Amino acid sequence: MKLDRIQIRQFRNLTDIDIRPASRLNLLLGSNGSGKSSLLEAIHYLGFGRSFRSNKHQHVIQHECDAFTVFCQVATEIRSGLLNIGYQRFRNGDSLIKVDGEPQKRISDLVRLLPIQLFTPASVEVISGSPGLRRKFLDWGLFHVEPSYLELSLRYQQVLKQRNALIRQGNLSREGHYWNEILATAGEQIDRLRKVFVEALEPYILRNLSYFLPEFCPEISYHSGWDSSLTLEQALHESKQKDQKYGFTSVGPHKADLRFRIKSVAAQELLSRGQARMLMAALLLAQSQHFQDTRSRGCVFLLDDIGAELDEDKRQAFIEALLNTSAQLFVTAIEKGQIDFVDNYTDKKVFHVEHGQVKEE
Ligand SMILES: Nc1ncnc2c1ncn2[C@@H]1O[C@H](COP(=O)(O)OP(=O)(O)OP(=O)(O)O)[C@@H](O)[C@H]1O
Repeated sequence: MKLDRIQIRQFRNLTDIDIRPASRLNLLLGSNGSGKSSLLEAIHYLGFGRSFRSNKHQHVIQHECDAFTVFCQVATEIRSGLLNIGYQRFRNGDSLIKVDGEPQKRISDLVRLLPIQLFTPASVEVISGSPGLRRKFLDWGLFHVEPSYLELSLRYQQVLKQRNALIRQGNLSREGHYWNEILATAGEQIDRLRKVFVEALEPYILRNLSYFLPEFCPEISYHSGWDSSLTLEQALHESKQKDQKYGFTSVGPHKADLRFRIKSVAAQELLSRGQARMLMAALLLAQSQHFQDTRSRGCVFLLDDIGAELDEDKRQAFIEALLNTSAQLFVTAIEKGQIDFVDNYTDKKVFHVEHGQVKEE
């Protein structure tokens, strides 16, 4: 997949942008506050329906404006010709998604068309932060490679909500059996898909780590979110009292985790911040490689502030490995010196970002 043309209106300090990116490597150069990350953030909206810097849509709409718009023309492997994709978000919370002029009901309709990945200074939180971030990492891959995964997750979330409502109403003992059974069926399916996915992803991660973090060999393990000696239905039954005490369902795939251990110690306890970044780079690269191999599609990869994130040799290796997957890259840096090695690449464009204006070199 390649973004062939990107138009952005009234998004942070980007008033009216219209660029035609290169199909492989795009460098966005500019000083602090010029609008580089905002450009990535606007593209990110198409692949996730949200920002990676703010959870309030209103904050990214340009001051004094009612809405922002991101429009792009996409060359995709899933059909011939260019796909026209538009996303508009209004200050009152409404949004409008259009694919080839047709309004779409769900953001997932858009997300499925645009596999977008992101590496920013905050990505390292996937390693050091809560299990929810690691589940999101896994779910990105599953959503894009396993067609049934979205519906399954939505079903699970719905039933989970029902069970939690029963807990709060004090009705779990009376009606719990029925909901436990449905929740367990969906939950076990999610668990199976995740286990297969982790097993498939692991060789890619380990191969990348042998370069990015050769001094360590982390063990990777997926934890289902309940006692592995029990079925989920049994675990739900056994957790009844605890769930009633705390007011929510304490076992299930919504409590799963992907753990990285080095010499039996949690990786986040042992790795420096720079090393954790390497681990994160290896993980994201693995997602792109696995996605490419299983779906024969490349993704759009956004790399924000690459200079601050990785040493020069790792920066180069990361970008090279991503380009080997046929991903289209958008890389921001304050100055060209941070990524001088890109002079060797041919299919690239350099864009200068200054006070919200973007000019191709
Ligand atoms: N809603 C908004 N409306 C207008 N301008 C905004 C809005 N939100 C942020 N800005 C401005 O837009 C600019 C966004 O800069 P951005 O974060 O994209 O910079 P950057 O080039 O990535 O810088 P850095 O290298 O410091 O990360 C900033 O100058 C910020 O003050």
